[in-house]
Amino acid sequence: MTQPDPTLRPEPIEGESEDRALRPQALSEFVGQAEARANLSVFIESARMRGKAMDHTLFFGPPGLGKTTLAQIMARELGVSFRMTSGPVLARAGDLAAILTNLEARDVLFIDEIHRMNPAVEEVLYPAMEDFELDLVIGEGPAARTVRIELQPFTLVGATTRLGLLTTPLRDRFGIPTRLQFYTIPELDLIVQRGARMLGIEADLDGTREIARRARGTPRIAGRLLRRVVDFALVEGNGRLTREIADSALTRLGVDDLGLDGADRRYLTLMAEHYGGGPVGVETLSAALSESRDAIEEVIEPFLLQQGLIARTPRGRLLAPRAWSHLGLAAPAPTGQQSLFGS
Ligand SMILES: Nc1ncnc2c1ncn2[C@@H]1O[C@H](COP(=O)(O)OP(=O)(O)OP(=O)(O)O)[C@@H](O)[C@H]1O
Ligand SMILES: [Mg+2]
Repeated sequence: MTQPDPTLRPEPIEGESEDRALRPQALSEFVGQAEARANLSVFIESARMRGKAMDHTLFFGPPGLGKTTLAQIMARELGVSFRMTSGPVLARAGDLAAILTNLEARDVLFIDEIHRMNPAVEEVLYPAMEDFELDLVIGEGPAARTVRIELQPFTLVGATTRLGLLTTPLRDRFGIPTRLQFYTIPELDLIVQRGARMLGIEADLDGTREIARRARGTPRIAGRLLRRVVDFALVEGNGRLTREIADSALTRLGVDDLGLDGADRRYLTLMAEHYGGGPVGVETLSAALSESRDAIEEVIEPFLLQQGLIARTPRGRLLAPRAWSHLGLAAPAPTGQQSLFGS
């Protein structure tokens, strides 16, 4: 298996502070993910009634859908402290042990990018999650001995963009695995409208709808596009967020009618023009696009799959008819492979 690129940071730094300001603070303010939200509210309420730590929860799904936001909301609604770290940051078992021994009863410990935890650190986590115990090895060589430390009961919240990279023992220790889905356009519209209100900008309904339609199913992208459209509305318009301003700003930002950005289109165009629509292996695409395999699998492909623009097969990726027409190209004559799409 190839090592993940350590510089790959799905969380963009640009606009982080405004991002935080737009972040919903309570489950009731959180738009979308209806099923996850309904379940979580029951589990939170039950944990509160019993006065116990809530069960360990794993959020998985593409970047920017609200994993970190939901983890913070959980801690707030449980009325406990929120401690945050991430898989790559926990280099040694002692780093995790130090955090675990400092937790208070029922606290939420959030581990982002939990699929990128070092195996030695992960082993410390197993007994901690299961029995709230820590087995620490003190000393080295023949003098080494194990000491057992009791921990306060806590809730581990893990987040990952790649469920498949989690080891089975780790995955099995989460009582509440929760998949986050891409948002619908009406849900994103509510998020954009709320964002516009918080930025103090007057917005037309078809203006916010245009941003929602082109936000790639992702609240983080909706927030980022909103801020850019507001820039254009203030500088080049009369300060009002209209559909015309949104459309021209998004087009200038390289966001097309389906919400695809330059990287998405490069991917689709490469498949069409160089590989006749596939099947193409992900390693080949990675080399040809100079994108890491992780970026392709975590960031680019999930939305293209969800939109029915590509399909994944054991032999590689295939371009769907919808992608050919989106690119304005004629699909090649149907073959056995293409019949996968039904026509
Ligand atoms: N349901 C929502 N309603 C409103 N805003 C949201 C919602 N979900 C996410 N956001 C916004 O999108 C931004 C990204 O969310 P968040 O950081 O929680 O995503 P993530 O799933 O943790 O992403 P990553 O995988 O990159 O860590 C947040 O700053 C927040 O403002
Ligand atoms: Mg996050």
